[in-house]
Amino acid sequence: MRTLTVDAADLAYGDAAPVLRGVTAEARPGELLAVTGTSGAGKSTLLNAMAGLLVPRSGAVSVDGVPLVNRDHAVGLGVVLVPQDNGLAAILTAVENVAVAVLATGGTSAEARRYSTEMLASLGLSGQTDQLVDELSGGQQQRTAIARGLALRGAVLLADEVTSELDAANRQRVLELLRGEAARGAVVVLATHDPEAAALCDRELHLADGMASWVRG
Ligand SMILES: Nc1ncnc2c1ncn2[C@@H]1O[C@H](COP(=O)(O)OP(=O)(O)OP(=O)(O)O)[C@@H](O)[C@H]1O
Repeated sequence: MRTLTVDAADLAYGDAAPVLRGVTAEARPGELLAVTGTSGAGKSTLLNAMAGLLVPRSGAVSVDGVPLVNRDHAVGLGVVLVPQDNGLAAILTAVENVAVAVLATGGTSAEARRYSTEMLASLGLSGQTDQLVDELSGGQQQRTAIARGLALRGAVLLADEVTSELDAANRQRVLELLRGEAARGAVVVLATHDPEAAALCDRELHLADGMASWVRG
């Protein structure tokens, strides 16, 4: 069980002015944390920093007190990111996308087979396992990316707008699965501009005007 901490972090791209200033927040094992804000407020920027993809200009993002230095370091600490653009390999099938990710993070081929089949089934994609990503609908692709994230059984799961293309039933299913991840002790962070999804989370960190503040914390 790990804790994710953002400590006085200024998050910026290149030499540009920071997108977010002085962000301080903690995401605890067992809870769902919503990161909310309007389009462009910096939700993906914050999740990218939590994933080790963007190193803060000042301050730090740490897992159990260890500051993240890059994405590989974060992966080694069990930080899983489901990116907003899905990040799926278009030339692979749904099941291959999940299995390859399990293998790449040290899983055995038996685990890769089992987890990928189980997770795709839990997202209602048993009939799509052998379809190429390009042959899936937008919502099916989004669910495949979630299946891949869940199959990695991370200590931290960062989910960036993962319900944006889903109907109500699938959105509910995904939120229940994220709740299940928290129940097994993971830190779960959900970036969303969906107020109903945010309301189902335990706490909410709202981004506006380059600052983060607790709506419910
Ligand atoms: N790679 C990048 N290089 C430079 N600026 C960037 C980059 N990525 C994002 N930005 C800028 O950072 C700001 C915040 O973007 P971000 O994607 O974090 O917002 P968001 O809240 O996730 O938005 P949305 O809800 O539309 O996905 C925007 O002004 C955007 O132009």
